[in-house]
Amino acid sequence: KTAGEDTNLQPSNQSIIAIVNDLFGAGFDTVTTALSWCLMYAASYPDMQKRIQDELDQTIGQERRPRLSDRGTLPYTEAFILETFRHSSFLPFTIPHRTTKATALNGYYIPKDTCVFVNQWQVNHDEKLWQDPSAFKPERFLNAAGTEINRTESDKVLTFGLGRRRCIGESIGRWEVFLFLTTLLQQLEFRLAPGEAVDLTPQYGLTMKYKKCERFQIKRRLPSNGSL
Ligand code: HEM
Repeated sequence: KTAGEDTNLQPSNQSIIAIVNDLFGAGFDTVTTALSWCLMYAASYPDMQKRIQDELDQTIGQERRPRLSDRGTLPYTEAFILETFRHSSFLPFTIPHRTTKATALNGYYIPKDTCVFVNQWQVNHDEKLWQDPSAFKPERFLNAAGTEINRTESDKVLTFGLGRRRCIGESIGRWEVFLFLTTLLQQLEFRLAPGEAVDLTPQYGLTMKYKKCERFQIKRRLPSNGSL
């Protein structure tokens, strides 16, 4: 609230319902689509899935579940998630916005009331920014020793929009993807089912899904301890 406005003003029930609807609407399909791409890449590149599982076994072990505080200790897993965001670019465009006044950006004049949005897919596949952008290579985000994320590279990935209206759920979204993916891959191995016709072509939409994969073959990695 700016000075002078009533800071104790209670939002109406209708506003609260609309806000909660927005949060669920914006936070559900995004996170589930991100996870389904993560699992698809993990099943399509078994060597990468194995490397994540080795990292999980060595860092967390098999006795306890992954926690949010483990996130900074799993560089390959983090690099894999970043490469999933970049390569799939499953949210190809940001939400459309409208200029409230005439403005200039990078030498371009943009009149008032123009619809503007960011083409995230283009930025994530720009040959001037990325080496071999069509290849799925989590290592591009790691230092030479493979022990740390290269922040200059990771900051180039565009997934949550830009500027004042960028995603407000970015932190929780990243945490959710990390926690679900590590929990699943610690316990389970995902494979493409033999003879399964898979087509990773993204289907255009607000969030893009891959075109075809009916099922994965899933195997338990660890002996059951009854808590899964
Ligand atoms: C991997 C998960 C997610 C991705 C990739 C994602 C991506 C985005 C993108 C690209 C935008 C549009 C930004 C723009 O127009 O510049 C956005 C907006 C938004 N997101 Fe997310 N999001 C994710 C998760 C979430 C979660 C978990 C929540 C809520 C808990 C959330 C709430 C919102 C809201 C409320 C907006 C509208 C913000 C505004 O207009 O000011 N998002 N998100």
